[in-house]
Amino acid sequence: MGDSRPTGLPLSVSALEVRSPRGRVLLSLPALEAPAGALIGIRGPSGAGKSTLLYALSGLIGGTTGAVRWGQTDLLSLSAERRAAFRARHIGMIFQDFLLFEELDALGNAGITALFRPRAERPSLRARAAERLARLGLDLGDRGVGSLSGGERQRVAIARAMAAEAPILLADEPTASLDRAAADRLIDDLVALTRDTGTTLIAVSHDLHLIDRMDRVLTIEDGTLTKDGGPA
Ligand SMILES: Nc1ncnc2c1ncn2[C@@H]1O[C@H](COP(=O)(O)OP(=O)(O)OP(=O)(O)O)[C@@H](O)[C@H]1O
Repeated sequence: MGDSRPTGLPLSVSALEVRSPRGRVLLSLPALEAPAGALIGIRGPSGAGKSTLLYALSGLIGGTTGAVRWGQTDLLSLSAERRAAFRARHIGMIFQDFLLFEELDALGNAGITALFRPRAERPSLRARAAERLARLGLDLGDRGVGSLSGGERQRVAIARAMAAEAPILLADEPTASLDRAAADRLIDDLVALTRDTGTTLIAVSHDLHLIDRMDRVLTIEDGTLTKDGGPA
């Protein structure tokens, strides 16, 4: 890791509100603080606003007011262009089928972040991407992603996010497409990687094997934070 790869960033959210295009409040979060390197799980019923929260924390959703500060940067105050640049540099996203490039093969997608990195960092990032794909049991590096199943595509997105070793990792149901053994391997890897690198991890999950490994678990119900505590 070069000195350009900072370790985790602290999160400070204030007066966050996300509204639908019709003005319905989908999420309301007056305040949330998390130190750099925290491992945070998010749980709650379907439709509660968990994915909406992750999208808001990545600055990827419209209709958002308030502040989402990662370190010194308030994502919501940035222009769309600067927000995208911040995201490319600092946030790894494990979202369902998020932005795979259909014209590239699985390995090309998993290592795509290399294009945004200084030349010297690229070979090691590509090697990490290949390693991650193999760990996830995806022996399909040269297959175009267009021909992969939904679960296989998600694994490509996981490999990409983990290989990037960004200081922030946001994950939406990262184990959903995996069988139990592969899910447990991924959880071990996620926890080891984030702890070793000081990455801040925020993961939405129904998987108790994952939730139990987090430092802190937030429960979101009906667009609000109803519980903030340990995994139990
Ligand atoms: N663009 C949108 N326009 C209107 N409503 C939306 C929009 N996006 C999400 N919603 C609504 O916001 C609410 C929260 O959705 P969200 O996907 O965040 O829930 P979730 O907790 O992640 O659910 P699940 O566990 O089922 O994925 C839902 O009622 C959903 O229908």
